[in-house]
Amino acid sequence: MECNEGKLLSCHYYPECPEPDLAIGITKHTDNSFLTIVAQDQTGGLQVLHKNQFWVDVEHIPGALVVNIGDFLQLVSNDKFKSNVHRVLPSHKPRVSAAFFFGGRLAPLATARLYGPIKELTSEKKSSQVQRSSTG
Ligand SMILES: O=C(O)CCC(=O)C(=O)O
Ligand SMILES: [Fe+2]
Repeated sequence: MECNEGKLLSCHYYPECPEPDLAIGITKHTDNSFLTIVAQDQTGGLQVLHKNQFWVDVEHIPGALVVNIGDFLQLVSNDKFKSNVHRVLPSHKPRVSAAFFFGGRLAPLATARLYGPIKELTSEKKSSQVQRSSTG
């Protein structure tokens, strides 16, 4: 389903910030990928929103990579896997990270494909809910 055809490596450099309390590194967002793999240095600052209530630090573990579920996986899994909201806080120390996005094929709008939940991952209960809501 072309979920690894659009690949993008995004390398981030966050300069040291004299007043981290007054700034933001990357504002809260979800990734529009299928999966994102992130390598971060030991500075810290990456946070994930837990239960839509509070931010949890994603600590640096030497040799470990962070894997984020993206919007595309949420869509095709019919919400079984949730795209996580995350952000990056600035720090007094500079920070480096590399995010590798796996997404669908990049195509001009006219030739772009429409995607929806994979039938095999759609439970009967859930599809009947969808049916009910679509018929009002
Ligand atoms: O710098 C990070 O750790 C995360 C970057 C990020 O969330 C993104 O590029 O979408
Ligand atoms: Fe992100």
